[in-house]
Amino acid sequence: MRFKRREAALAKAIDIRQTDSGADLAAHSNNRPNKAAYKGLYQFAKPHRKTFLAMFGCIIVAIAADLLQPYLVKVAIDDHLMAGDRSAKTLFIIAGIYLLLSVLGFVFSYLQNNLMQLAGQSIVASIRKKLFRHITRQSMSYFDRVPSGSLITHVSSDTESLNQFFTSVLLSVLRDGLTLLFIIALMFQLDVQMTLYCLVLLPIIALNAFAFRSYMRRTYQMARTNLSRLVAFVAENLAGMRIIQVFHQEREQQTQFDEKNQLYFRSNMREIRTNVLFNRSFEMLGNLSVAFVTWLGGNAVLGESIPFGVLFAFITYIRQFFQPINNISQQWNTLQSATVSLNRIWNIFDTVPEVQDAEKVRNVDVSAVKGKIDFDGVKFGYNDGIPVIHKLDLHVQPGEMIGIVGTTGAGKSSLISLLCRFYEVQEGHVRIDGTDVRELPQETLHRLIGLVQQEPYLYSGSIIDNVRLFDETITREQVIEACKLVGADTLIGRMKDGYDTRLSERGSGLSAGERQLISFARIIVFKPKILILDEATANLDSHSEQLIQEALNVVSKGRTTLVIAHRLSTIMGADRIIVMRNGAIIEEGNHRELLRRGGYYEELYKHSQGSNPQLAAGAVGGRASKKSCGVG
Ligand SMILES: Nc1ncnc2c1ncn2[C@@H]1O[C@H](COP(=O)(O)OP(=O)(O)OP(=O)(O)O)[C@@H](O)[C@H]1O
Repeated sequence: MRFKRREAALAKAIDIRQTDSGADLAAHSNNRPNKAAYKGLYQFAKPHRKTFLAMFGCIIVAIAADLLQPYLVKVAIDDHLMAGDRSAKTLFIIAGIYLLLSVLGFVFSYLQNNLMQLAGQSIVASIRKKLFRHITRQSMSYFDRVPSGSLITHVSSDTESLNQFFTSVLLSVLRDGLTLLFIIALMFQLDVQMTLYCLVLLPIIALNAFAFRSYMRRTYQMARTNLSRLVAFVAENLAGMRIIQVFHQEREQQTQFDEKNQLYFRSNMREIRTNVLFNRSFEMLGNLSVAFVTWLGGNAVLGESIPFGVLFAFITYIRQFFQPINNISQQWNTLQSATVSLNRIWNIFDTVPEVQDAEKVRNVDVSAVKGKIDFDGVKFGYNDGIPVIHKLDLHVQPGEMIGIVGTTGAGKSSLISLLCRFYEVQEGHVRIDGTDVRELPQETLHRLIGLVQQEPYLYSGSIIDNVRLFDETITREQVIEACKLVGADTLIGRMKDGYDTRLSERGSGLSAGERQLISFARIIVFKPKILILDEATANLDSHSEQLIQEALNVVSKGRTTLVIAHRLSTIMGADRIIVMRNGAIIEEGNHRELLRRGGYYEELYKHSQGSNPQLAAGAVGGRASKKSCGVG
C-alpha cells in the first residue's frame, strides 16, 4: 500500500517535472520577462558593481588592443613602407607595439572573463543561498503542492541558467556590442564613403539573423523538450524497476525508450544542422563582403583615392565585423532559458509561507514549559477543502503518555501536524501550556517538540553529528551519555570507528531499529518537552521493537508523549489510548478500559492477537507523517 502510494507520488512528480521542464521550455518561453524578477536580480547584482566596472574597463582595453592591431599595420604600410621610410628601427618599434597590443589583449581578455565569472558565480551563489533558505521556510502545504524534483531543478539548473545569463549573454552583449561600435568608428575614421557602402550590408545581416532566429529557437526548444522527456522516462523506469521486472515489461520499455531516444537524436541533429547553417551563412556573408570591399577598395586604390594600408585595414575590420554579430545572435537561446529560469526562481521568492509567526508573538521560557496539550474544538482540512478533523477535543496532561490508533486516513498524522503547526487549524485552538501554538514563535514551538518518525532521517556524517544534528554546543560526552541511555551504545561500540563512524545518506548500512535508536538519542540531547512517535515501530521486527520499547520508556520519562501506533503492543502501556475514525475520537481510555468496552479497539486487539495479523496491521497502521518538527 505504502509502496504503491510512493510510486504514485513519484509518477506525479515526474509528470509535473515533465510539464515543468519538458513541454517546459516551449510552454514557459512565452513567459514575458517578469519586471519584478529583473529588479530582484538587479538587487543581487548591485553589491558587485565594482567588479562589473573593473570588467567593463578590461573589455575596453582588450577590444582596443585587438582593434588597434590592423590600424598599426596600416600605419606601417602607408606611413612608412609606401612613404619610402625604409628605417628598420621604425618597423621594429611598430612590431614591438603590435606585440605589446597582443599581450595586452590576451591579459585583459583573461581578466575580463575571470571578473565576469566572479561576479556571475557570486550572484548565483547568493541567489541559491537565499532560495534554499526561502524554500526551507515554506509551509508543508507548499511541499504538498510542489514536487521535490522540480525544487531540485530550481536550486540547481535554474540558478545555473542565470549564471549563463551573466557569463554568456551579458558578457557577449557588452564585449561584442562594443567591438561592433569600435569597428564602425575605426572604419569611419579610415574612410567615410567606403564605410557607408559597407553599412549597406547591415540590413542583409539583420534579415539573415531574423530568418534563422525563430527556426533556431524552435529547434532548440524541441531538442530540450525531447531530452527532458527522455530523462523523465529513465527516472520513472529506475524508480519503478521492481514493477517492470515483475511484469516482464523490459522489452516494452526498451521500445518506448528507443522511440524517445530517436526523437531526441533527430531533434538534436536538427538543432545542430541549423546552428551550423546559421554560422556558415554568416561566414559566407563575411566572405562576400571581403570580395565587395576588395573590389570597391581595390578600385579606389588604383584610382589613388585611398592608400593601400587603408584597404588592408578595411578588409581586416570587415572580417572582424561579422564575429560579434554572430556571437550576439547566438545568445538568444541562452537569454530565453535564463528568462524562464529567472521567472521560475522569482515565483518561488514570491511565495509567502502560509504558516507565519504572529505579529506579536508570545515568548515563553522553554525550560519552564510543562507540556500540557489541548486540542479545543479543532476543525481542519487540506487544500481540497474536505475536512479531515471534525471539532476534535483532546486534553493531555504534562508527562502523560497518549496512544493514538485508528483506521487508515483517520487523521492521526494530521493531528500531530497541527500540534507542530505544519498547517493552520480552520477552527478551534491547539494549545501548549495554555498558549495557542499560533502565538508561539515557530522556532520555540519546534524546540518544544521532538518527533520520531517511521523512517528517521539520518544525514551523511558521523554518528556524533547525527545525534546532535551538527550542533557543536552539544558535547561528545552528552551524545555518548544519550546513546547509553537509549541502549545504542553497544551497537555503536561494535562499529569500526565507534561514534566517529560515518553514516551514508539516510543511514543506509544501519538497520531500521538502529536508526530509530539514534533518533531516540537525539531526543535525549535536545530535551524537548513533548515527544511524538509517528508509527516509529512500524518497520521493526519484534526484537528491535523490544529495544525501541525500552528506549521509549527512557525518553518518555518526564515528557508528554503522543504515540501513533502501528502495533498495539507499542501503546498498550500508555496512560490513555484514543481511537480515531474519520477525523474524530470514537473511543478513549486505557488498554483495559477499552477492552472492557468491547468496541473498535477490542476488535483491533483481537486481530493483532493473532487470527489475521495482516488485517490488524492494515487496520491500525498506515502512513507515517512525511514531515518532521523539532528533532528526531
Ligand atoms: N498532505 C495532504 N494533502 C491532502 N490530503 C491529505 C494530506 N495528508 C493527508 N491527507 C488526507 O487526510 C486524511 C487524514 O490523513 P492522515 O495522514 O492524517 O491519516 P492517518 O490516520 O495518519 O492515516 P495513516 O494511518 O494511513 O497514516 C486522509 O484522507 C488523507 O488522504
